[in-house]
Amino acid sequence: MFTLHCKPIGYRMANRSMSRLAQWCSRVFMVEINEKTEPIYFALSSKPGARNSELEALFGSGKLFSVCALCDGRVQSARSHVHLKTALAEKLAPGCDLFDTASFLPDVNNSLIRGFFLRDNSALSSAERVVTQLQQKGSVCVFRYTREENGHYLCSAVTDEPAERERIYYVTPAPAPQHHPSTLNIINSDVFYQMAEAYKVLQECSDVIPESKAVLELVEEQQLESNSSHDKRFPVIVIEGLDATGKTTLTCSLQKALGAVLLKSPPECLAQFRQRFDAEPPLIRRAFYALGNYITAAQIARESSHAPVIVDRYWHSTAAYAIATAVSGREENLPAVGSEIYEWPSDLLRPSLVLLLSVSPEERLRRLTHRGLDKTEEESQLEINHLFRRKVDEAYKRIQNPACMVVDASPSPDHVLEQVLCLIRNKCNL
Ligand SMILES: Nc1ncnc2c1ncn2[C@@H]1O[C@H](COP(=O)(O)OP(=O)(O)OP(=O)(O)O)[C@@H](O)[C@H]1O
Ligand SMILES: Nc1ccn([C@H]2C[C@H](O)[C@@H](COP(=O)(O)O)O2)c(=O)n1
Repeated sequence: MFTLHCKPIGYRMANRSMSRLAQWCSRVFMVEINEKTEPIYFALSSKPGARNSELEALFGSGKLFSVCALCDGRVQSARSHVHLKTALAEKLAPGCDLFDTASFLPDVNNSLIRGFFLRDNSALSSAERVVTQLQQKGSVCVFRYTREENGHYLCSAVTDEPAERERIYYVTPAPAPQHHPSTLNIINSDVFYQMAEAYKVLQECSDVIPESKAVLELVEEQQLESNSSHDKRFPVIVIEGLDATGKTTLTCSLQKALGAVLLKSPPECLAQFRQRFDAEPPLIRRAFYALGNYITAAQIARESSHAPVIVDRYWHSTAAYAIATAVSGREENLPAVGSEIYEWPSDLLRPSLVLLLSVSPEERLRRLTHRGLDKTEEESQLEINHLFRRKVDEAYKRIQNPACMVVDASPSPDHVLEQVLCLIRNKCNL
């Protein structure tokens, strides 16, 4: 388990002067060159450290900067990070490399601050102008890295304060932490374990995203209407899986075969808001989907009092996609099996059975192509990003209480239906 330390360090730092480089010295920096290679870790120190070939390869000979958006609230920080990325991608000249970076306290939950690392080999050396312009416009923190003649790298803050500008630290190699840094902020930023936590996020955004209010009203309405004394008279069966694994086909057949009620998450009443929230950073997007599950839960509680209920996607999808997106790099970086991150939310209605439809990547691609529908950005990413698909699949399988049962969904629709009906009869006495 992680050390539980939930102080929002990023926001506390933001409240002080942006450029106090000394505040960053207890932190480790991670630069991710690409998804397939190991990140490079370094720290800042008042004394020079050993030289290291990885750092030399990263820093090279170009002009180097690290940049991050620091704002007071988490909603503002999340949105500013996205705006900063867009601005950098638009303004930097060809010849500039832009890498994702983050700083963190090793193995301390909620300590991750995301940012960017710039390596400027462009003919016009435009990066410095671009980052100082962005800094002047808003809450952007910028560090510059330079190389001494003896090969050591130095870090200083880009700031108007002369005393602060002269403060210089050595860049020293740092070991990889036990837990991948991208797992540190998952709880209550990517995955929510109580309705109140997701609710708070949408409340915090209601000024900038007016649709949040309508979503919160729907959540409240459904909670009031729901029958809280759910006595589980009829089973609740959730069908999960990556897109195009056959969930729609199977859930419709199950509905007919069992005389069941068919529900889905996100529920129909949120369909009009989905595109809006899909365009927002993970904190907001994931809170929206989390609330969708609570609306569906209220519907399940009502409907299962008179018929079996089939649900097309539920919390397994919300958590698995959120975790796979938050955790950068390879599958090995996912939180370990048994981590609290895979635990079902304490206040969310638990289904009787969760079935995960599984097909080979080739068959999925064949079905996607055959269907020829528009795909969301995340779906297209699944197709092209093998690493992402493997992380979603693995996260699905690590979720506990209830865990999912994997069903081979590659045979014909009739065969899959037969197989699933058999499972339901065995497990749910239907
Ligand atoms: N068992 C099967 N064998 C072959 N093709 C199938 C099977 N089940 C579904 N299909 C086809 O695969 C495509 C995707 O199926 P479906 O829409 O049911 O998947 P889905 O999991 O609901 O996708 P999404 O999550 O993107 O909505 C459709 O064209 C469907 O006809
Ligand atoms: N309960 C749910 C349902 C869906 N999502 C997210 C995860 C993906 O981004 C996308 C997949 O849904 P589809 O396009 O197949 O309708 O929606 C979620 O987080 N929680």
